[in-house]
Amino acid sequence: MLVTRILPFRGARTARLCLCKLHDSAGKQSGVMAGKRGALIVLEGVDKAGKTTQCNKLVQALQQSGQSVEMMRFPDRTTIIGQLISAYLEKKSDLEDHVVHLLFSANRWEMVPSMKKKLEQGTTLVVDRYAFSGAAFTSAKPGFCLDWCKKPDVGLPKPDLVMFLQLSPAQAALRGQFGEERYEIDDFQRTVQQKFDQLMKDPSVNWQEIDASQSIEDVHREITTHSLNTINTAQNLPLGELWK
Ligand SMILES: Nc1ncnc2c1ncn2[C@@H]1O[C@H](COP(=O)(O)OP(=O)(O)OP(=O)(O)O)[C@@H](O)[C@H]1O
Ligand SMILES: Cc1cn([C@H]2C[C@H](O)[C@@H](COP(=O)(O)O)O2)c(=O)[nH]c1=O
Repeated sequence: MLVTRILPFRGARTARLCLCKLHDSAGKQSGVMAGKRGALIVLEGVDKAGKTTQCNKLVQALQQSGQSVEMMRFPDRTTIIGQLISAYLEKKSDLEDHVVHLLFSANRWEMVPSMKKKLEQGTTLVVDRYAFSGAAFTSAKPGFCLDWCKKPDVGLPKPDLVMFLQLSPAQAALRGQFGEERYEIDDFQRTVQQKFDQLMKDPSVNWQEIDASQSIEDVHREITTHSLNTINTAQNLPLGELWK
């Protein structure tokens, strides 16, 4: 038997209603949420470009405007996989380069069920780094090509918007605490930037370049405008699959 019920969405200023088909008596999933979905918004850039600062400000601004929104970051260092990655980045352990690349990807895949659920429920996700960092950083290492590095992340939920915080590695290196973690080395960051430049040529991804050398408030204003536009357009579109 198909049951149809009206459920309120959480977090929205104006109570929104969602027609939701539930499970039939045999427990088989019989339909999907028919409400408006949240947007998947990603911030990328070289180390210290200002991603975390801007993710936090964006989440706060969207919450204040009545949106249901949550922040995520990759790597997510709280999981078992994330702890392996964190120890590697902090130079407390060594891992073979292919292995750590696959761990970064696994750290994204382990979050996919909860990401999809939140997006379906109408929550917008603001994500600090995603598969683009995965491909750019590993392919900056000798012996790795961009194509191979993208493969493990093919099929991840596709971001509706990827904002690339453009800041020269030289300027980024002057910002707080640069140099503490494994990849925070000038030459390496320059190669990472070149790999990001290659990734940004892909028209299947909705890239927006943001001048991250502006003041924190000016960057924030630009990012908020792009995000609000994307939230509006994404709500009626199906969630895509990355690099497919
Ligand atoms: N527009 C800006 N102008 C000047 N300083 C900034 C700007 N944005 C961020 N910062 C400062 O730069 C430093 C790095 O910022 P933040 O942690 O947001 O960068 P990030 O890109 O998330 O870094 P990471 O790559 O380490 O995750 C912080 O000290 C922050 O206050
Ligand atoms: C997601 C991801 C990240 N990296 C690199 C990029 C940074 O050097 C660190 C993460 O630092 P943060 O301050 O926690 O943002 O890891 C990577 O190599 N591969 C990835 O997939």
